[in-house]
Amino acid sequence: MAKAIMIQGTMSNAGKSLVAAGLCRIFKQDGYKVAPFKAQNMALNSYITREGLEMGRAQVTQAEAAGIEPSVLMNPILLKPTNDTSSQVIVGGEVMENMSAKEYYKHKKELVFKVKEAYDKLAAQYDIIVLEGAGSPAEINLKENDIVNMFMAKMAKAPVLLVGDIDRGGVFASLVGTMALFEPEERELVKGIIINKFRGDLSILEPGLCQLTDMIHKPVTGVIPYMNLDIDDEDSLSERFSKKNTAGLVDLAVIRLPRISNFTDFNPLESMASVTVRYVDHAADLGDPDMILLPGTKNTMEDLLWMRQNGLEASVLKHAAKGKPVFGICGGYQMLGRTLKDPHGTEHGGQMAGMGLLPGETIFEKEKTRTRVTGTFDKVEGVFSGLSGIKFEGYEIHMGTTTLEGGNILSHIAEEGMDAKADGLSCGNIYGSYVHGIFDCGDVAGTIVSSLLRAKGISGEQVAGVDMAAYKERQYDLLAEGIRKNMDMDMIYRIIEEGVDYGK
Ligand SMILES: NC(=O)CC[C@H](N)C(=O)O
Repeated sequence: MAKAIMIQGTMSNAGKSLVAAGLCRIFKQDGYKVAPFKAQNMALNSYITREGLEMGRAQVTQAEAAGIEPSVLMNPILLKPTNDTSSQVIVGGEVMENMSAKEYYKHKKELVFKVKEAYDKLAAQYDIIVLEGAGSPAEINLKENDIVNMFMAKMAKAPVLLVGDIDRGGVFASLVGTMALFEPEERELVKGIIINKFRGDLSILEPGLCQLTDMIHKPVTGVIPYMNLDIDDEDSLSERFSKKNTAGLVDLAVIRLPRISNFTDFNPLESMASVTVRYVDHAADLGDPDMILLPGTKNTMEDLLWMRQNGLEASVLKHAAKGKPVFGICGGYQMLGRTLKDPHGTEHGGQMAGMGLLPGETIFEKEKTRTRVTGTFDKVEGVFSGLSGIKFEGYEIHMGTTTLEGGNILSHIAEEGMDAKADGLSCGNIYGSYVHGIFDCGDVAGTIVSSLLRAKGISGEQVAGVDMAAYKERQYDLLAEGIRKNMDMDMIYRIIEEGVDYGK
């Protein structure tokens, strides 16, 4: 049975996921078999495993850092908010149903069983499990239904490191306050404190750390500096959406839909030196990009309504009318079609017109499509004709199925061992595909950017895409290096070795 360590944070976005990913990397470098675990994620950024099961992206990143294949055991429950009151509940990688929070809590008993089963299976295979909590572990109104924070620490008998975010301010108050709200037995489980996202002079911080230790009687295991790394983070509070990029040669605008999903699709473009990717949620900020990208969304119809109301749909149509390219992925592709129908109320219910830029009709079904695919572009129209014949890989996650009503098929895709089927459309300079990760293969992003540069008359040369796998490996090493330098790793190993007394 594996030893365990758990990362909890005083609030969302304190940097738990990255600290956990960094520790996974360090343990791997030190020769341990390590795996990440988070009982429950609330996120719209998901991933399809080799077995065709769906899980949150944060544990995929951590698994990559740990050098292992992601498994749904690492994230047994995924909640994908469909609107403000309900979420699609995914258990063991498969859709259970859409539920409100109250309905969800009614299933707690069986969910606890699933969580325990997944954790035990995982722990049987590894030396160390790095667990991650969610949000704040001191939400006293929710504690009764907790299955992801202290509940999990107790189940796994995991010593807890509590992370505070100094960048957002109030770090001492949030640490002391969180400790005060714990039950005595929970307080016992906390074995160390991490101050995260520090910038400035450590000598000025140190007196505060001494006082903190006196107050809560827990050691500070590290002060981690603010690190400018390019690693997938959890979606809801992602800093990438507000990042002000310097202007690159190619300007890409991603419409920042309220229910945006799988925005990791755009990482390969974002990592190219000549490219600027901007996330836009106001028509006034759109400017005149070289291409508009419509991302995936958990609620295609509601997000299209949002664009219709705030003028972004009109801006996309104007951009398209000028002959400039628009590329939609999954929900973004569905929006570009003529009609959206939701007879079973899977998303918004009813029927509405799409943008009408591609000849397709989407119907939201009861069953989810969830597969990993390989594909080849057909004869592609317009500015991206250079994509024709290029191979790609990716995955599909959607409830909708789209019937093509003419136009040019974008590609053929196939699940392992299955026959190829048509996917997506290209019509003039409008493109749409169901495949997430379609830009990941070096040739695809490189060809898109070269085509855009050529269309602007800048260069006729082929720009190379970034090798995403090597790029990510380097980022994980830099993360591990930053953490190693600033955390007392001897103390961390001691904490892991000693474990906790709980339930003995
Ligand atoms: N990932 C997505 O963009 C999903 C699109 C849409 N909400 C569907 O389920 O069909």
